[in-house]
Amino acid sequence: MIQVYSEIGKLNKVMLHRPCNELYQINPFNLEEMLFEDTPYLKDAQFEHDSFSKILKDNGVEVVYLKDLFYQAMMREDVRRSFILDFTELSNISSIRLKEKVKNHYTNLDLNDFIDSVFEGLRRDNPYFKKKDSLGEMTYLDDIFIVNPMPNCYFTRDSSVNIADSVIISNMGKQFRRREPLLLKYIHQYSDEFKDNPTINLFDNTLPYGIEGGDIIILSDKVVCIGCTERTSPGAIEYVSMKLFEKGYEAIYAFELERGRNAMHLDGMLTMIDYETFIFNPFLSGSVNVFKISPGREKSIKVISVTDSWEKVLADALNTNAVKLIPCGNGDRIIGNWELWNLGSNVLTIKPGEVVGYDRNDVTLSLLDKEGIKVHTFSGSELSRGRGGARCMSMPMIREKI
Ligand SMILES: NC(=[NH2+])NCCC[C@H](N)C(=O)O
Repeated sequence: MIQVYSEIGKLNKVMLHRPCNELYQINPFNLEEMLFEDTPYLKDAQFEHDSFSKILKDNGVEVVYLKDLFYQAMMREDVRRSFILDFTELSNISSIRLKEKVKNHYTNLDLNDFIDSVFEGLRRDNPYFKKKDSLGEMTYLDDIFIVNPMPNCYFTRDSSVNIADSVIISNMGKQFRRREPLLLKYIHQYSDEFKDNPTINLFDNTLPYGIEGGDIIILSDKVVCIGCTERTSPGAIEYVSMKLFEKGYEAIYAFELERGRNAMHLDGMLTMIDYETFIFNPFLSGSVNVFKISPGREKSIKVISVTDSWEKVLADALNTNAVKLIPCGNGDRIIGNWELWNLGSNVLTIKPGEVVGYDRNDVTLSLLDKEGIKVHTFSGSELSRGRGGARCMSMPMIREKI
């Protein structure tokens, strides 16, 4: 069951992915394509991730792991066969015969090894590919992988978005993450969690428009903000808006951010932490075009440009007089950008006024403290090397309604 009608309602259930050996497949000479800033040390990354998970459990949140749900979804052989077809199709394997060989290899692996291999990728030096009998195996020998690993899976926020009682299965903007949503598609149909009542996907994944969960902020059961970014396109926002209007949503606010890694997702720039309180990137407000999308006649949509400040936009969206925006790093040009870079504005709200985040963002944390926000912290030295924080590393499944 999915029940997510806000960013702040008490979090009862969440999906995480504990990083595994896929982090050891990060190639230091290929960080940009793999979307990492540096090479995390797996043991410490797992320790940090376990501390994150423990905070959640200690605070009454049920934690489920993406890998377990995926395992359940792959137990049926016919489902696994169909996944293997879809997955190899999307994996950019360099030849037809090599793709066939990869499919055979996956089909013959036992379930645990198969699951690990999906996350870790397949290297050319894998013994199964020792005898080179396809052109694909004899060429491009400087490629390390036949099938790339998926080191970004621990950012469970991005590959899907649970919203209301449904899900948006993402279309990832970056090639390296393109296959992650496929796991979620199968999870929402075939895992024990969902097989009796598969979740409805509000997106059409055949559309050529990118959309990622980090760009979606569920302000209330009536209003959603969506970042229009390098990863989430206007076309996807239009499509999702129409779907949400059918579900009774009344307005979608599109925040157009600079397209690039600086403003990767909206959730690195703005996070809701209490009924009327947000952490935000003070260097952006004012320079961002905001558009209000509302239902038009006969299933069409209306779009107007909104020139107000973020304070005013968010207050209107929440139908209140004023909201409080806490500037990440107190707006200092160095500290502010340092803490934004280290995900100071990317905390996970576990109930109104109570959040979980990295311990490294001292200035933002002390501002939160002054505002009476309760903060639980964990170390993120290794995890932050992937440029994501507690919000990016979690996908809420059930929040209490507020
Ligand atoms: N929702 C987020 N802010 N996610 C951060 C994702 C970081 C990941 N390395 C990427 O570049 O895709």
